Amino acid sequence: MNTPSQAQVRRAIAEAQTIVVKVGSSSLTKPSGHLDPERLNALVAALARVRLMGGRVVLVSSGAIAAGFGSLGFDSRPTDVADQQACAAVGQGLLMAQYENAFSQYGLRVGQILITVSDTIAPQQYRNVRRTLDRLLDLGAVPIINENDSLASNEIRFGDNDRLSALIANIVVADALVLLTDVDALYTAPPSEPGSRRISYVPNVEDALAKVQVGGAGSNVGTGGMVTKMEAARVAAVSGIPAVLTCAANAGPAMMGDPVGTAFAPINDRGSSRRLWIGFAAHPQGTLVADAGASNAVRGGAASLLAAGVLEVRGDFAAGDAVWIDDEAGNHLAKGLVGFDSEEIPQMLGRNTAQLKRFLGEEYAHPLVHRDNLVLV
Ligand SMILES: Nc1ncnc2c1ncn2[C@@H]1O[C@H](COP(=O)(O)OP(=O)(O)O)[C@@H](O)[C@H]1O
Ligand SMILES: N[C@@H](CCC(=O)OP(=O)(O)O)C(=O)O
Repeated sequence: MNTPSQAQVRRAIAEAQTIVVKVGSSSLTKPSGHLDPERLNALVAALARVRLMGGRVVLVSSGAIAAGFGSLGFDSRPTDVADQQACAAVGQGLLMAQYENAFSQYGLRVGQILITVSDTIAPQQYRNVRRTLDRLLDLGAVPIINENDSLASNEIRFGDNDRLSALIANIVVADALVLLTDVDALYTAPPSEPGSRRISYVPNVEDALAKVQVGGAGSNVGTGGMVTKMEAARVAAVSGIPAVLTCAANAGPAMMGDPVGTAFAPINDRGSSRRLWIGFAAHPQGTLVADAGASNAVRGGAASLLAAGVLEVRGDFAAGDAVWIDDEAGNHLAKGLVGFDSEEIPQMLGRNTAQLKRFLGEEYAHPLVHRDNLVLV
């Protein structure tokens, strides 16, 4: 794909039909652990404008913990997981009440969706998330998404909404991703460092990752800092989605395609959202070891993985789970969604389709991983 100019990327963002906007805690809350209604209302005004012009807007909003800790008597964002979960339970309600009120000024409805990591991994849940989001958008509502912090444990959580927003952009097949934070743009180094310069356009985020010095959160309430925002911009770019990063006060101009913040060009054409999801979100539960012929066929990009070309199955997984496809040397070739449970597979190995049908029955005469469910790594 040819690298687009900055003007082309900005225009694509301005013309986006479906847009995912992620806003960070520090843009919505005060350091005391309470909401900042003025700034939240200003953001909603910018989002409502896009929605009322016919755009489909999905908001990924942080801020539950940062909006809740003040009213529970904490002086600063707690570090204990149970305290964070309690603050999130309180803050999420306060956040949604404020969004509900602010969007209703424009005659718009909002719908809350709280997501855990497993919702983006298990195929059934992934389909549910997708269907609910699509229907909310079809009905003209603004979905507001956050991680379900009250139920997420430290071991299994996204932890930051930046990467979650890039996955959501894939799920809803967004045309643009807008990352709103407390700094006006990406800089060559953390803005507190003398000599750091603003970057207005990143044609290839993978190249930029090597050149830009990114640091952690800038506020006491933000998490992840620029590292996770760059990762979100990278996922968007390789998914074919243009992105812009700027401060929340610039939300309106950024969505209008004005030259604010940092624009990130897509570096691939759009893939199917299902494939992108397999590539980014699905955590492999096991491994299928392909022989030399099957490895070559998989590497070629257009072939399904047949039982005839598989030497070994490892791990304990169910049909529909993600698995690695490795070559004999142990290199990962691809990730795919497997069509059979792990205990069904050993009897299938080395058998061609006709033999599978004859010895095991019609229902086994299928690829272990269909090419539509497979992404090269
Ligand atoms: N290269 C960089 N360019 C811009 N900001 C950076 C950079 N490296 C680190 N940062 C820091 O990242 C912070 C934004 O991340 P974070 O605090 O997690 O915000 P949010 O709450 O919006 O997610 C900025 O305040 C800034 O201090
Ligand atoms: N889910 C958490 C926020 C996680 C997060 O990514 O925060 P931030 O870095 O402010 O975007 C919350 O609502 O408090």
